[in-house]
Order: sequence, then C-alpha cells, then structure tokens
Amino acid sequence: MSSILEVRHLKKSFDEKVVHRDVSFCMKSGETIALLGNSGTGKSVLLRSIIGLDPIDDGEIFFHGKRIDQLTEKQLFPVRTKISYAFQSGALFDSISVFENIAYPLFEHTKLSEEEIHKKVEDILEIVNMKDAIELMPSDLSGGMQKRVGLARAMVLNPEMILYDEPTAGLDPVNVEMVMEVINRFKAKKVSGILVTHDIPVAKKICDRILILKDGVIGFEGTLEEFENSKDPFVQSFLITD
Ligand SMILES: Nc1ncnc2c1ncn2[C@@H]1O[C@H](COP(=O)(O)OP(=O)(O)OP(=O)(O)O)[C@@H](O)[C@H]1O
Repeated sequence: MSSILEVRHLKKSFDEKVVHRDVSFCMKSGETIALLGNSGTGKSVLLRSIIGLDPIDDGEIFFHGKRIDQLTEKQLFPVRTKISYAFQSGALFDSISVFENIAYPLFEHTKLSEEEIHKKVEDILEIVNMKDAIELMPSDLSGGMQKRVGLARAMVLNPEMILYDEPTAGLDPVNVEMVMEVINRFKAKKVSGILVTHDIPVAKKICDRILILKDGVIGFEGTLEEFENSKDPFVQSFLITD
C-alpha cells in the first residue's frame, strides 16, 4: 500500500492561540484512522487544514506525494473532489430536496447528463439505505437520516478519502450503528478515512489505527491493539469511556 496522505511538521495558530505545534503523520491508501483528542485539541482544525479550509502557518501536507498546502482555491478544486469532508451536522441545504442536495456536487464538478446524475444519486442512496427519501426535504428527516444523506453527498464524487467530523455525535444507538455500517461500506470500497470522534467504541469498530492529539502534537499513534494495551495513563484515559 502506498502513502495517500502525509502531514509533516504542521503548525497552526489563531492569533495567540497555538493549536498545532508540530503535527506529523502518514496514512496508507485504503486505511481508516481515528483522530482522537480532548475537546479543543484541534481535531476539526486539522481536518479543515488538510483540505485547505484552515490555511496552515508552517509544515507540509502531501496527497499522493504532491504538496497540497500551498495551492490556490482554484488548484484545490480537484483535490476537494478526491478528499471529501463530511460535515458534523450533515450540512444539508434546507430549501432543496435530498436528490438536489446529493446531485449538487455532480452538477458542479462533472459533465454527467441529468439521467446519469439521477442514476448516481439513486445508487449512492442505496448504499446509505435512504433510497425512499430521494424526494424528501431535509426537514422531513431525522438527525440520523440527515447524517446519512450528508455521508452520501460526501461520497458522490467517488473520493479517495473522506474526512468524517464526528459522524455519530448526538445520535441514538440505532442510528450510530447505521452510520457505522455506511462508513464500513465506504471502507470496503477502499475509500481511506480520517474519523474524528469522541466515541471510542465506534473508533475501535471502524478504524485500523488510532492517533491522539495532545498539546499540539500527535501524543499517541498505534494500532488498535497498541491503543488498548498502552500503559500510558493519558492513552488509558480514553479507554475508560469504553
Ligand atoms: N476560526 C477560528 N478562529 C479562532 N479560533 C479557532 C477557529 N477555529 C478553531 N479555533 C480554535 O482552535 C481550537 C481547536 O478547535 P477544534 O474545533 O479543532 O477542536 P476539536 O478538537 O475539534 O474540539 P471538539 O472535540 O470540542 O470538537 C479551539 O480552541 C478553537 O476555539
């Protein structure tokens, strides 16, 4: 497996507030990693920096060996079709239907015909078990359904990597299971992922590796086994919630 993403010595501050002092890690193609850390340690900022929404102060980010941290908005356009960001809320447009929400990136980024777009939206809704919702409005959907439609939209351009920002936050256990199932389906399609979560059982069920942000650096990096067997009290504090 080759490296799909590499972050080297990333630094990021907001005015006096230092968020990332020196963050480095590497991901293999097809891998899904969990990004853990206490509240405010910069998990979401790191995801946003990877796709250029929060420009970094120093360091380097490589996607398939090519630097992406210095690209202009226009140059980032194709990168953002390959690395997709699944917003915490689902971030659906309220005034348009489920079909239109998912079709939107296809109209924006592809030259597919309306018929092809319709087929693609149906196919992706099938994967997230939401085919019957195609004509509904976001307000007709529960929070869990909205998240699954948000995941469908994140997947519709066939990205190589999805950045999941707390995809199960605020969901009841049934919807947590459904969202996990969806992410596992994407994983089975060899889509790489970074999963930001506070839900350790979810991280353990979905991810191949665990990274924990602490004081502006990666404070722990290891396999699930290394995570569970760590003697480091800081790492163990994440397992107590299990
Ligand atoms: N646009 C911004 N301007 C100023 N400060 C910001 C901005 N975005 C994030 N921050 C700060 O950066 C820090 C990291 O925020 P971030 O949202 O990445 O944390 P997090 O680890 O995802 O937290 P949580 O687990 O609570 O979601 C916080 O102190 C936050 O207030």
